[in-house]
Amino acid sequence: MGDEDWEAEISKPHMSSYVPVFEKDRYSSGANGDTFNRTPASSSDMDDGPRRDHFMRSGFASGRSLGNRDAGESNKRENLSTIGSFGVGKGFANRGFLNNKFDEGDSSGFWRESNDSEDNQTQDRGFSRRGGNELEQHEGTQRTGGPFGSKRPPLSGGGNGDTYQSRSGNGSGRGGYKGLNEEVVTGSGKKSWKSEAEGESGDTQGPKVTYIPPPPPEDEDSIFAHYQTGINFDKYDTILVEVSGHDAPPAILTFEEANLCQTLNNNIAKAGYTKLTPVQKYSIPIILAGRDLMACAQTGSGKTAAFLLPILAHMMRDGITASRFKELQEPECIIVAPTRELINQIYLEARKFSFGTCVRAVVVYGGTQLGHSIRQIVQGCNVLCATPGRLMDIIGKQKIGLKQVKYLVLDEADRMLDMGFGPEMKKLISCPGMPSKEQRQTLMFSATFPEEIQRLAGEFLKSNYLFVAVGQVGGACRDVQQTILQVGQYSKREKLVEILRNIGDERTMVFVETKKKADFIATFLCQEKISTTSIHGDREQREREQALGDFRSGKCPVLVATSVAARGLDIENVQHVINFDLPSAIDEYVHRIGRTGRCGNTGRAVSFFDPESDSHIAQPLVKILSDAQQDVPAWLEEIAFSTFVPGFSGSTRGNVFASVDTRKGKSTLNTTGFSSSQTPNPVDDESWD
Ligand SMILES: Nc1ncnc2c1ncn2[C@@H]1O[C@H](COP(=O)(O)OP(=O)(O)OP(=O)(O)O)[C@@H](O)[C@H]1O
Repeated sequence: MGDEDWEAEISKPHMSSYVPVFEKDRYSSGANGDTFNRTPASSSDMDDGPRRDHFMRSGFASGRSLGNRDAGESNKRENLSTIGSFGVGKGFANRGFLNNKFDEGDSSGFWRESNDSEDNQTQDRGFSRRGGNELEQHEGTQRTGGPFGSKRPPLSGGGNGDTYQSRSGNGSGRGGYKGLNEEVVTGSGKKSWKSEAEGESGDTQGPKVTYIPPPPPEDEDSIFAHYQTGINFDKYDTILVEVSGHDAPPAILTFEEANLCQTLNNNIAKAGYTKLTPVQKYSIPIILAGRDLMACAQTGSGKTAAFLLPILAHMMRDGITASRFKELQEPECIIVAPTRELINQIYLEARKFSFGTCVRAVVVYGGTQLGHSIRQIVQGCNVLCATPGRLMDIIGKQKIGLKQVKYLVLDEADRMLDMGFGPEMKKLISCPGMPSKEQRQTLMFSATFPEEIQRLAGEFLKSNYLFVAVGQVGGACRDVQQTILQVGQYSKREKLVEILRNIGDERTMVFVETKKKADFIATFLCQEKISTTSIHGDREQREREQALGDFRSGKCPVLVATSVAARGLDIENVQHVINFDLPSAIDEYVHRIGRTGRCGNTGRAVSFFDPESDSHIAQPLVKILSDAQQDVPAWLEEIAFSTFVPGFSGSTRGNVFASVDTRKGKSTLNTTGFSSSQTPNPVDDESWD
């Protein structure tokens, strides 16, 4: 395909005449007669990373359009791809390129990106043939100008004139903040931690971070703004709850029974909470009784308030001293979460519930100016909400003393304890001054808790901790209608556009596997006149927050995201989640689809299943679907039964899921740390922190 053909390709996508309708039966197993062909390509067709690279650079930077595919082109591309030289003659999405696009000069930068942890997966799926020398070579080139740097003009968005522009072309491939309190991916693909302090003192990791997030609105209406619970909110009461461990206090049935102080009760009322959710019914009395807790409840079911309310109640009862300016602050509570946007959200909840009290909550996270974080803290800090890297940096700078910590909360605890963040969490609990687990109260919350992680959690929790399981541990929220479509890699964009056109303006999150694909798909959708923004770890923090703001406000009803947005984010009116790429881990799937169907509202999730790359997830996916009483396509079952997944045994959840408190089973506690069998989170994104 000649270069000039690209433009036409973008503006005239090959759309199928089929217009999808969001009805369960229409999406199941192709029952509607719609055919979703398996990609007939050989395994080299999965080798889409470089094709994406190519597309992103030559397609957009040079104003060429997305190409549609044909078998002939595919074959040619495949032949080229077997040459083994990445970047040679490959384009995105099976379009096929006859000539070497990479000799155009700028190699743009996807080479270095693919070394990021998020892309490690992609490497598994096709980057593996890339030669180290090439990688180095292109890495070097990339740092001097990203693909979305000065070469590529902003692309027009949808009809409203939005623009989509990833990275702000600051010359840093990492969007300008990398190196500060961020994970640095080593050559082996393993993450290590880079001291933010080091970064800010001008080391080689990147330019100084200057971003100061705007303060949240201070008016009461904004503080207490909330969305309505949905029609299924009352159905929460029918979910079975299991509490394990000794001497669990009884659940409470109403907020009044919690006997909270008047100010807290007022705040609860202003937040629109009239009725407890199950995880709140059980967790609040447990925390009020001073017990350690591991709680697992479905996405969107109110876990944040389940820990915040009793902690604040304790603080009020203990007669907490009003926060005041001090160079060294000694917070009573530390809350950690894996992503910046999530910790900010938790902070806003803490601020809401502590409104009118002397408790001061503060949030600090990576990607923002360290000095700003410190200034927030020194003004007074009772509840510190932090991402792990920034927290460790602040502790290192001796702005935070840990002696007074009575409550340590790990939200998304399974993520906080996996190989990405686990070592950092271990460092935290062994920091000088941090009260031992016997002296503090440790609380862990998530919608998923793999067995292996539960065992690791023992190191953080008192041995008599209580385990609350609301419904099935690791199960998907039943308010989300799940549909799995068999869509080959090269039909995905078409299908996505079809679905989005049918959805109209309803808010939709589209998950993809890599940062560069997020850019690519977002740009592509903008070309299709679908107002889209994106969030991923290569965007500057300012851009991430802007993107989230535009999505929340409805300005951009489509948010293309990597796994950085999979957990915890509570955004009103997200009616659809589309897994353009399925994640490698089923837990990740559960979290992603949990961005919709929250708080008793209903939502829909559609996932593109490409048999070439997603077979490994077929078994756990079937299990998740059937547990949530969703239709399971026959073809998916077939794939599931014909695929061997180590550690997964169809009827029981093996070690992929934990259906119970692992202390009940025969599993032994591993106190030595991270066992060899523990798998790293395969969706290890990028700049989680
Ligand atoms: N008792 C309640 N009554 C009304 N709304 C509630 C109640 N509890 C929580 N909510 C609201 O429900 C939404 C989801 O809560 P939250 O974000 O805490 O869920 P979560 O369980 O932490 O989800 P995730 O697993 O995705 O992190 C929020 O908007 C929250 O304000």
